[in-house]
Amino acid sequence: MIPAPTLDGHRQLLARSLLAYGAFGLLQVGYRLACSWAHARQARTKLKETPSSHGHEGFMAFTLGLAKNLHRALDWRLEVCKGLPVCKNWGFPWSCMLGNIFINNPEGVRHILKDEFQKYSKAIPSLDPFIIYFNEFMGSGIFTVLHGLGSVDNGQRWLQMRKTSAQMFNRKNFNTLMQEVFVTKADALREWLEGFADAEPVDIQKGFFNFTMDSIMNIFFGEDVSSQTGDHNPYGQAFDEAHEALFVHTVNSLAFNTFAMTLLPWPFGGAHGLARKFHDFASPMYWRFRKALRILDAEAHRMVQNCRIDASLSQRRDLLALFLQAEEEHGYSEGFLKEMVLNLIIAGRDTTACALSWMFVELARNPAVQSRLRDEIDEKLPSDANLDMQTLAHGKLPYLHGVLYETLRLWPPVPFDSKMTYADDVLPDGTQVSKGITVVFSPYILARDGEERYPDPLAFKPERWIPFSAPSPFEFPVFQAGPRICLGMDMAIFEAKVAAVQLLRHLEFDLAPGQRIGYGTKITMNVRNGDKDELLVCVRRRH
Ligand code: HEM
Repeated sequence: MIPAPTLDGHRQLLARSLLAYGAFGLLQVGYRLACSWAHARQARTKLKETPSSHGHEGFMAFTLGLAKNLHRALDWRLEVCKGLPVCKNWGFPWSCMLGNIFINNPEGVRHILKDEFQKYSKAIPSLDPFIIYFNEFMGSGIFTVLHGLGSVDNGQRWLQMRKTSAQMFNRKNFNTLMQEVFVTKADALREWLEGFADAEPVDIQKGFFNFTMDSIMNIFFGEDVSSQTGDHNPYGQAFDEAHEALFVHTVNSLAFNTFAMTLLPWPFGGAHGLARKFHDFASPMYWRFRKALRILDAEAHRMVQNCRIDASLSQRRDLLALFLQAEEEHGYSEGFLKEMVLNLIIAGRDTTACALSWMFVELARNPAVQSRLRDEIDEKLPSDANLDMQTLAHGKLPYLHGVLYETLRLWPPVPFDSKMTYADDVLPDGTQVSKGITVVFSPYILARDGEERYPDPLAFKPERWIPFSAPSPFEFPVFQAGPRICLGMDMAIFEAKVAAVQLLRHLEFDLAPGQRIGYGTKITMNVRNGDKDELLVCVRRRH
């Protein structure tokens, strides 16, 4: 008979188990660090000849500099990378995390976005704490899914989604709906702003975010809401709530997640380890994020179900209805539809609202530009003229087109982009890039550090786009470039033009005095007034 273990026996067993786990943990973390150190060393050796950003030679120097200058991150980066076509920025000495290669020349941008497209894709969550949460929000939709060597299916899922959405975007009935909706919603925005005419300043940026959300709800879901007049829009509200909570939680968790992913053993460490799960569980911001995701999911479910049983489904022209009309042929699941629409909303809503906000910053700052644009609109577009892709084309309203392109050049809504390298590579200038390194480029910096491309680069000059010839997407990667170039570029340009025309036909705008205009630090660059996300303008009726 085996004797029952004593209390001492239990203690000894526990102590031995802890010791064994400690040894296992040390070995595992040691092995992880050794691999990561060897990788970082190899990558650094290859980059011996590549300059660091000005004044940031040592480890962490760049990261600490960035942390100090977060409120003006883009301009700080422009200063420290100025004149360097390629430079390196190191984070930790023992890993490539927080380090990157910064590409500031069109040939390099072309190389990663087009010529060697297969080697450069989105980051994988296990290596990037930010992507973990972003993917929880977006699922594996068109915006987040990997392509090329980074993907398990050689990019087939991405290609399939790209083709499907491109087909829908090219449908004639979808395009006519889009045009009608933008005009109607821009008119609602004008009416709302007229309520503030010759009165107190109004946050026009809020108006633009409502305008783009209301338009998208109609074009994508067939739901007619008017946030300007206070309509309840649970999907839109949950979307904003999820976005905000995602951002705050990610930033607050960065230090902890970097520590947990690097220095804790299984089952606590790693991107999907218990430490991160406990940390999320204890964070009220994470609960806010999850609650908003549940509402988004329930709302999307409701809209899909309503659309399915809608007796007039065959006449509907919104994106969801077009997908459901094609369902028999393609068999789209509800999950696929919900993810697809959510991805398109995140791609298209904030970006266009940011573009419009910056356009009105520039119009309000430059009264001569505003007045010349109004003259062009008055002269070329009588008040009963239709607003469509043809009447608003650059050949018909060149100054409007110039104002918009100049806004996008100086204030690109996505000012920064990064890709991860999935195979060793050599950039066109000879820089050797190791697999696993992050490469970064910035349309904001390319436009401002390019005297030869844009003389007097910091000045707002719509004339530089007249006569218009489309810029190379590698010099002007505002909508990205190559096979993953933005799918909604024409839609966004048209939407911004419609809103500008509808507002300027009736109203004049000045900046409200006393504001400290700057930019936010999210993925999309909104306008900030000091520490608030807002753009206050004084509105006047035209006589
Ligand atoms: C001024 C407005 C816009 C700007 C500046 C813009 C910019 C961009 C950029 C930079 C990307 C690449 C992101 C990345 O992969 O890292 C992108 C992708 C994308 N955009 Fe836009 N976008 C705008 C409006 C829109 C609109 C209105 C839509 C349509 C709803 C849209 C749909 C998409 C889609 C579907 C992708 C993913 C394409 C792919 O990965 O194959 N965008 N956009």
